[in-house]
Amino acid sequence: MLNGDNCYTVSVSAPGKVILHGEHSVVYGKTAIAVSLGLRSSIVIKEVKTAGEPVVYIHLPCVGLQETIPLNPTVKALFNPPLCAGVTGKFTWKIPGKLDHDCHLRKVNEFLHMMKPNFDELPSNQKNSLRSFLYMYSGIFGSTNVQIKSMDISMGSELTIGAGTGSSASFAVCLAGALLRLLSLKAHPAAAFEPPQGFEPHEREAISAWAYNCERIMHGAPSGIDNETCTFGSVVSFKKGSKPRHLDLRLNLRVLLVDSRVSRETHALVVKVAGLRQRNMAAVDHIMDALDDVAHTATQILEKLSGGKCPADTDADYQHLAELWDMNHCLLASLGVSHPALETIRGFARARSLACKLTGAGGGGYAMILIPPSTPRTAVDSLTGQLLENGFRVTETCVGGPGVELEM
Ligand SMILES: Nc1ncnc2c1ncn2[C@@H]1O[C@H](COP(=O)(O)OP(=O)(O)OP(=O)(O)O)[C@@H](O)[C@H]1O
Ligand SMILES: C[C@@](O)(CCO)CC(=O)[O-]
Repeated sequence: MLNGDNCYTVSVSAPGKVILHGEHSVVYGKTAIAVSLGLRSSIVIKEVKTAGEPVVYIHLPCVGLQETIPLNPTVKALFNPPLCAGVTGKFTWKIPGKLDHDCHLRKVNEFLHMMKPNFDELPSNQKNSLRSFLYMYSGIFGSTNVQIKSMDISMGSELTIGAGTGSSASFAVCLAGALLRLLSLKAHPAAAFEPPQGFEPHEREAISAWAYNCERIMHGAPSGIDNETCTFGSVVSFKKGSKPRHLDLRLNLRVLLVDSRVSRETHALVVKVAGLRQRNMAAVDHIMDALDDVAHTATQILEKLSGGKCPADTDADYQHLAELWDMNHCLLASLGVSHPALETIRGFARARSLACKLTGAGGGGYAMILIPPSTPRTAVDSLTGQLLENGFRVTETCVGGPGVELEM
């Protein structure tokens, strides 16, 4: 959108993600399936007129951050980012995978320390958000000739941060989507007078790749499944050592996302499973194989469900999927990664014949309850009431919906 002051406004949203199948077994080379979550983050970037030097105003209430960044020093320190060693030519925003990530990130860190001498004392979520913004802004705009202006950036999210529902990827995808669209509008001003178009597949590829670089800032060596799921939505299948594969399914599975309110550490749970395997190699490997089969069969059912089958088949498919969710949970429990709180949640769901599984690392965190379309509203309401009475947090939402979207 272009206003009378020749300033653009861009609004973008992106979903979070949950793991549907393949937790823990993915560590041992099996397939994992992630789906987009109905809870989304959103961003509004507005170019604004300012009297003095150009600045970026950043409002990130989810991490309690409000910051003003001067643009002239940013341009001087961070524009024209370097290419990876051995790659010739000039870096452009179209090839984020060829950016010398470590070198660019080091410059971003140096700049932040210079601009904010107390940078090290900030909470790590604020540090990561600031690093990510500067990294991406300078990476994308720093390889072009478009004229930069002051901007006001606001970001919100329905996701809980640090809970395994992909808030960092959702944040990074929103940021990349909005910056790339702003760049495209500024580079092709005539497009601002045409009806806004959603993101094209090639734009999504670039968004996901920039978000992946951001995920590297937050997580070191991520698999890429989160940025891919938050960008493309729907279902993403992943195996260690290969690129995540987006399955273009039209799904809208209703779920109750239940927060057990038990905090857990992913790393400790992964270590626990490794110990169990060390002592019981053959048995644990059979469980991993079973988890792999569950992931593959569930994918086939999701493919059927997305094909718009007749209602009778849909019921049978949901029943089969529910059976697989239960089996998946019990296999994970046999690896020692459930928790009494998760079992309580499952008990409440099973009393209403609904399937429930942990999602993510387990040991606490979230459980998901599948709500097939035929489930009576009263059953969902009474289950929600019981979960809330017992101190759990409950969100009714969908999985498998759209990825990054331009908000009109
Ligand atoms: N709405 C937001 N505003 C600003 N920063 C955000 C926002 N959402 C996420 N972040 C950034 O992402 C980081 C969260 O990453 P972290 O990996 O800990 O959690 P997660 O992505 O929710 O979990 P997981 O990766 O296990 O799914 C925060 O520390 C913050 O830097
Ligand atoms: C438990 C695990 O499989 C998923 C955690 O969300 C760990 C991992 O894949 O890194």
